[in-house]
Amino acid sequence: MMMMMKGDHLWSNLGSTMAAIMFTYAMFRQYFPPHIQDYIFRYTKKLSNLMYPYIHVTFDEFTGERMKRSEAFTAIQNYLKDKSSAFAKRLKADVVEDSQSLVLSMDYDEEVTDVFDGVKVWWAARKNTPKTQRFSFYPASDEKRYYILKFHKRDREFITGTYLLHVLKQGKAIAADNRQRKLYSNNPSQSWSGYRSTKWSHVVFEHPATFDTLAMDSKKKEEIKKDLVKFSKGKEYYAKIGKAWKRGYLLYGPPGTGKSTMIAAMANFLNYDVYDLELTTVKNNIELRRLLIETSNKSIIVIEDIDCSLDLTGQREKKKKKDENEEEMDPISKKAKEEEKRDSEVTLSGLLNFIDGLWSACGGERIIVFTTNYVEKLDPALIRRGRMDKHIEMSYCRSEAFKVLAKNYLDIDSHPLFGEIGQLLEETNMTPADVAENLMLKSDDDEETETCLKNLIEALKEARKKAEEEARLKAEEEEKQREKAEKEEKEKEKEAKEDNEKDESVKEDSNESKPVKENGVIH
Ligand SMILES: Nc1ncnc2c1ncn2[C@@H]1O[C@H](COP(=O)(O)OP(=O)(O)OP(=O)(O)O)[C@@H](O)[C@H]1O
Ligand SMILES: [Mg+2]
Repeated sequence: MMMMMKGDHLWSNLGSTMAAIMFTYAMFRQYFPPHIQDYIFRYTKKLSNLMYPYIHVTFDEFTGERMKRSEAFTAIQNYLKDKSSAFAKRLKADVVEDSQSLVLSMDYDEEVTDVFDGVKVWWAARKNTPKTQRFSFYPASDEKRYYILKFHKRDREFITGTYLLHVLKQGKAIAADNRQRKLYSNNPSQSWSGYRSTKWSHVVFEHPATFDTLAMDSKKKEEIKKDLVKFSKGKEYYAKIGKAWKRGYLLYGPPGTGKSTMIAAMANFLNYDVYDLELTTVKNNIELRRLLIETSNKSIIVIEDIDCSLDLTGQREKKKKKDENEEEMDPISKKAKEEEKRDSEVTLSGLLNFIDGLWSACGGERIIVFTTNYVEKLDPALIRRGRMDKHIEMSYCRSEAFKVLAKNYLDIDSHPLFGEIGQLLEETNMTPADVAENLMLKSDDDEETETCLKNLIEALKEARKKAEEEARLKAEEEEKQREKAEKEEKEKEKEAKEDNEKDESVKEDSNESKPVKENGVIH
């Protein structure tokens, strides 16, 4: 492909011809009545169309009723990046999001030409600034940026078919190569209005966790990696089986076992963005749906601590009963209760729709991850297979996981103390977070490594002692409860027996005093 600069003779000649036509038309307006002017205007336009054989296509930055950022605009921007920095005369420089490097792109009103398969096209960057000046904290927010593509009308079919597809594909590939992944979090809906407002804010995602640094059973780890690869390459497969291209993971386990770390490792492994959805700030199901629509492909949508996020657990029935009591409340408390409820009205069915409703299939390649510390508290409907395709238990650190942590933190593969530590870890429940805490080196000293391991052994022994003590206390408490229950049972039995005996004696007494009728004579 060959690139050339603007300044074609033909192009500038046509420009002057157009200006001449416009001037003549202005003259005619002065001397001819309106119906003649109309007639002349129509024919001048036809004539200029005949003389101007180029077609213009505009690509706006924001499109649609919702003013979504156009994918085509972004792809074109990426496609033109290299060409602009090599050929445009006026460039503008932007700092990319990591604040480390400068990116050059063509300035507004600048043009570059592109030749593809022998066909020449012209690209121009433009912006419209509204004429009415109004005060705004964000002065640039009303600017409308767009690209214009110009090509000869004889190439129409080639451009609209082959060339534009090539630009979009190339632009997306360039974006994927230079892509900085993002961590999005949802904005409260009060800030959703206005031109170019966004429902999600983002920062650059730079979490260092990978599957290599994740401490867990290696078989389990490989299985998850395989599952992720299968998913990311599964476009055709999902289309074939007629399912939306998405997958649900449920990560459960005690705090500090690596659920959030696992999500970061997944995102790094697949090169996906992360959408951290804070459900408690989502007011209702409609807002939830809008948020999902705004997420992009190749992303992981995360809802952490799903059990705490909302009343989505198996407690709904109880809640219903409680709500029925509201009927009896006085009007002021009822209103206060309603206000409280309005804070978040996302329901379980709203969330299920979010996961596998019809519209969840708009766009693909999305992974949905829920995390919880209490899997047993969740409503079975939320986590049934097919909805949450894979349930992954993140558990306490055992000897294999410890080796990964030792490699990460101390840079060692083996040590004479590993045996003892492994043994203790099998007998004690300690989270990887707590183990890692003990492996933090305070200096680069070689002896420091041994000190760390010894400290860990002490901590493990301490934890084991504590656990044994807790188990003993628990057993004692249970024994006490059992004895108490037994005593109560015995007392109940005794009382029942006494009551029975009393009843019997009352019956006997009443039988004795009852008059007996014999041969019609009452004795
Ligand atoms: N399996 C693990 N592998 C490597 N590091 C881990 C692992 N688990 C925990 N850690 C370390 O402990 C810290 C806390 O872990 P993380 O936040 O992933 O736990 P979590 O399970 O998400 O906890 P919570 O339930 O409280 O959200 C991490 O920063 C990480 O350094
Ligand atoms: Mg977490």
